[in-house]
Amino acid sequence: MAPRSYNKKQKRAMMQNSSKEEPVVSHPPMPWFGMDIGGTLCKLVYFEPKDVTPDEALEEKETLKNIRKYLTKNSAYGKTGHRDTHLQMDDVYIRGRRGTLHFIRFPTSEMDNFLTLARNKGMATLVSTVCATGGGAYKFEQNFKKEVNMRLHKYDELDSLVKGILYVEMNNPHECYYWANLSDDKLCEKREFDFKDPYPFLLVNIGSGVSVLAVYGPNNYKRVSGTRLLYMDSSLGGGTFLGLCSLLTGCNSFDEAIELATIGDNTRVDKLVKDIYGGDYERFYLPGDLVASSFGQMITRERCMRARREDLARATLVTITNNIGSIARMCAQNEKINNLVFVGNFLRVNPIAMKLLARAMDYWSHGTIQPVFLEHEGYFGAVGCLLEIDDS
Ligand SMILES: Nc1ncnc2c1ncn2[C@@H]1O[C@H](COP(=O)(O)OP(=O)(O)OP(=O)(O)O)[C@@H](O)[C@H]1O
Ligand SMILES: CC(C)(CO)[C@@H](O)C(=O)NCCC(=O)O
Repeated sequence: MAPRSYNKKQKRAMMQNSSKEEPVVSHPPMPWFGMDIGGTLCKLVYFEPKDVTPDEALEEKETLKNIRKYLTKNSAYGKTGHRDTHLQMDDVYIRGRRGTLHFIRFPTSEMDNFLTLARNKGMATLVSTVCATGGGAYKFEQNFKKEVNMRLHKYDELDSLVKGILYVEMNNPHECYYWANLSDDKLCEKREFDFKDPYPFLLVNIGSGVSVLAVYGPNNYKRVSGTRLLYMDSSLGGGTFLGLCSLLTGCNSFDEAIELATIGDNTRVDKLVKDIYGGDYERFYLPGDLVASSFGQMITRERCMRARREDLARATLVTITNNIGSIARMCAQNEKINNLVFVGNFLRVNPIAMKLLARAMDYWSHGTIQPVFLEHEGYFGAVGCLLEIDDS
C-alpha cells in the first residue's frame, strides 16, 4: 500500500456525490439520518448542514431547529443514549451539502424509549423518511410508521457497511491504524495506516455476530463466512462475549466487562501448555504459555474459588477474540487475501482484543498479515445508508 498522495480537496472531488460536473439535484427534506439497527446496538448518524442559506434558515420549521439543537448540544440522551463526540466529522459533503456528521448510539433494546422520545420531540409532525439498515430496519419498520410517522428506506447492511467505510476513510486522513511493536506491550502503540490501494481486503465485522467479507472493489464484495456456508460458522461474536461475561461476572455493561478484563488474568482460568507439560511441548513447537484449553482450569472447586471476576472476564475476552481471529485467518487463507480490516463495536474501548487479533495474525502469517483497524468502529453501516439518501 503506497503513501497517501491526494489532499482533502482532491479527495472530495473524487467523492461520487460532490463532483462539480454533477447536475444540481433536489434533495429530500432535512433532517438527514442514517440508522443501523443492529442486534445489540442502534447506531444513528445525523448530518447537520453547515451551509444553510438565510432563506433556508427562515423557512426552517421550529421542530427541526429544536431537534438539531437537542442532538448537537447534548452528548447523553436519557440513560442509555450517547453521542461519540470524539468521532464527530466536520466539513464533510453529502450530495453537495456541507456539514457535520454526528455519531450517536443506544442499545437496540431501548428502541421503544427512543421512539417515544422522537415522538415527544415532534418527529411525527415532520414528513420524513429515514435511511435505515441492519436487521432492525425490518424488525421495527412498523413501529417507526406507527410511533413517529416515519417511512424507513431500507438498505442492505453489508452494502452500507462497505460504502460507509470507503466514504469515512476518504474523508478522514486519520481513520486507519495498525498496532506497532506488538512483541513489547510497553512499546505497543497505534500508528496511522495508509489505506490507498487496499483491494482486495478481507473485512471482518465483529458485531453481535461476525460477518466476513472479501472486498474486491467499491461495488464488488462477497460474504465469505456464515453458518449457511459450508466451511465456516461464525456464531461467536461480540454478543457472545457480552452474554458470557455477564453470566460469569455479573457485570452490567460492555464497558464494565472490558474494565474487568483489563485488570484480569486469564492464566488463572485457562489451562496452558505448561500446565500440562510443565514447559513447552517442544516437538511441535507449542510454547508453554500458549492456551491449550480455554477455561480448562475451571474443573476443580478449588480453582473456581480462586478465579476472580476480572480473571473470568479476561478469559472470556481472550477465548472469543482468539476464536474470531482463527476464523479471520482461515478466511484470509481460503480467499488468498492478505489485507485484513477489522471493524464493529466489539472493538470499542477494546485494545486488548485488537492487540490479540493483531498478534494472532502476525504469528500465523509469519509477519505477512498486518491487520488494520478503523476509528469509527461500528458506525460504517449507518454512514453508508445515509449516503443512499435520494429524492425518493
Ligand atoms: N455500549 C455497548 N453496549 C453493548 N455492547 C457493546 C457496547 N459497546 C460495544 N459493544 C460490543 O459491540 C457489540 C455490538 O457491535 P455492533 O454494534 O457492531 O453490532 P450490532 O449491529 O449490534 O450486531 P449485528 O450486526 O450482529 O446485528 C456487542 O455485542 C458488544 O460486544
Ligand atoms: C446476522 C448478522 C448479519 C446481523 O448483522 C450478523 O449478526 C452475523 O453475521 N452473524 C453471524 C451469522 C452467521 O454465522 O452467518
